[in-house]
Amino acid sequence: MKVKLLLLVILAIIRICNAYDGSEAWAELERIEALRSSDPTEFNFKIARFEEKADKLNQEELYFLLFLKSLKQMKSGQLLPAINTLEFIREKSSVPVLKNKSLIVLINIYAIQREWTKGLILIEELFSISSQVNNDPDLFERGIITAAIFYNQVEEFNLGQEYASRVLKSSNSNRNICISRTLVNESSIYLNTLQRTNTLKDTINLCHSLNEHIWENLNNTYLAIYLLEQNKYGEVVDILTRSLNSVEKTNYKILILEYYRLLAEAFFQLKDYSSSTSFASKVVDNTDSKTPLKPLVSALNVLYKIEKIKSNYQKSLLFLEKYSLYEKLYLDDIKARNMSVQLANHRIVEKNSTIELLNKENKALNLEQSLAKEEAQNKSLMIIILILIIIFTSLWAYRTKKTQIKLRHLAEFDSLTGIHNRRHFAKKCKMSLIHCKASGQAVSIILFDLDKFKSINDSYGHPTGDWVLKNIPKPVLDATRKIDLFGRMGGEEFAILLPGCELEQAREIAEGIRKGLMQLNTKESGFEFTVTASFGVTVSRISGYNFDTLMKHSDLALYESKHSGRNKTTVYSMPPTESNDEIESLK
Ligand SMILES: Nc1nc2c(ncn2[C@@H]2O[C@H](COP(=O)(O)OP(=O)(O)OP(=O)(O)O)[C@@H](O)[C@H]2O)c(=O)[nH]1
Repeated sequence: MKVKLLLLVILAIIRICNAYDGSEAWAELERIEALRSSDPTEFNFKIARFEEKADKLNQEELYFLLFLKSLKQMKSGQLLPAINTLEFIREKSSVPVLKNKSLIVLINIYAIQREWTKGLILIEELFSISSQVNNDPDLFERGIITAAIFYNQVEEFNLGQEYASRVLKSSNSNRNICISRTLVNESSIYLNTLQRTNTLKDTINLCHSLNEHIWENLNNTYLAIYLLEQNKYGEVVDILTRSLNSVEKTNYKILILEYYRLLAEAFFQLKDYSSSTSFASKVVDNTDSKTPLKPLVSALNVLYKIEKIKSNYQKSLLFLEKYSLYEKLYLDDIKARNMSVQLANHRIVEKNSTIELLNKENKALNLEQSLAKEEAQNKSLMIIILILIIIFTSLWAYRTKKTQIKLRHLAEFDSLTGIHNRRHFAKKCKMSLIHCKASGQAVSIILFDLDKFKSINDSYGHPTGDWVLKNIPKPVLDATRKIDLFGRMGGEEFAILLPGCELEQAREIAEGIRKGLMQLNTKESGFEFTVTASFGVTVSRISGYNFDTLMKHSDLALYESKHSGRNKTTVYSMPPTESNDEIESLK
């Protein structure tokens, strides 16, 4: 049974594993994913090929394919369909790796869309499941880096720096180190905590050696900002113009605009207004709804100052107006980011407190349930105890009753023959006599005594005598009626009370018993001999309803039987007073 269960568990585990990361299809999807930056054409081609066999994929593999499609959509600028797909995977997938990847891409899209609140909330979610991808350090670090980028974008530079530093402490990936150092540098520049330019230069060299040119050049912009503050305008121009060509080739507009605006600023300070105007104009021309406002504001400011210097007041005023307008928009955007952070924090706190509340409610519910369970257990225990008490009481009552019955039996019946003993027989007879007297019924009594019983004992032993005594009831009960009372008076003497029985019938019964006793087969005792008894009979018509008198008269008749040769029945007849006295004296 246990082995069967173990096999089932193993099978279930194998099936779950096959459901995603162990399968061939999953591995192939991972290979396609790796192509997304290095070979976008092959990436798109392979996705299309894979879609043809979508009906053979299991659910999680299908979600992975959808994820790759969303990357493709994102690259082609179809952000809304990409968001819908990723949100679907985020909700439905039960594979942490896939959920994590979807969240990372979603956060990036929300950053592009300036949906700061949504992005921040997803960061919280990403962190809550990040421990489940611990075994994939690169993905784990990418999650933290995504958060750091996002925090720098909403100008929460302290948080950005904290998360990027966290990656730096543990990462073994040079690429992740290049990115994290860049993020730390960015936050240091805006927090004014950068100590030395070497920090920036080291990062530039590292990213350069890894061919991570976007990250390398982002560091160039931070170095330029730093040098601008140091009034080292010539150096700024040198550094930026050296790499401008390669930056322009990246098509990464955010970086390109930052380059232009910094060059415009540096040339302005160097009083090369022509170059400055050229770069500032490039910023203005290339700015659109998706690019940040900061380079535009900076470029408009430069243009305004140049036109003013050139005494082109009309143009200068025009740039000033534009500058004021975009500066306001930029400040509003910063305010919006701050508000988003606060809102997201508020929502997270609210969510956490709701969870806490739910947990508390859950705890209360659990407590209630365990109390109810305990109560039910107590009730069951009480019922069991009650049942046990009832069983033991019943058992005790039954045993007491049994003992009572036994004791009563011992007190009322003769242990050897099983019939009434003398005392109980007398009691029963007295009750019967009262009833018969009241109802005017005749009552007869038979008294008999075994003949020469002593010689049986003497000849065959006491046990044989006992055997005879034990066998007396059968012939008696055969000859009497159910209502008749039978008792052992002591030794080998027995009596029978016959309610509603006249003398003649009683005599006949006595004769029946006598003959029955003679028929007793004594072979069973081990000896062969004849059992006889002498009988005395009287009736209430002659002796009255007094038990003692009836016994006395039947005894006299019995005595007569013994006296006249034994093994006979004598009916008591009222003798003349003298004869009576004579019999008494004989006794
Ligand atoms: N085995 C046995 N013997 C008993 C029991 N009770 C009394 N006896 C014996 O019964 C005998 C009665 O003897 P007796 O009174 O002399 O009378 P009997 O020998 O029957 O002679 P008759 O009555 O004159 O015929 C005695 O020997 C008693 O010991 C008993 O329970 N078991």
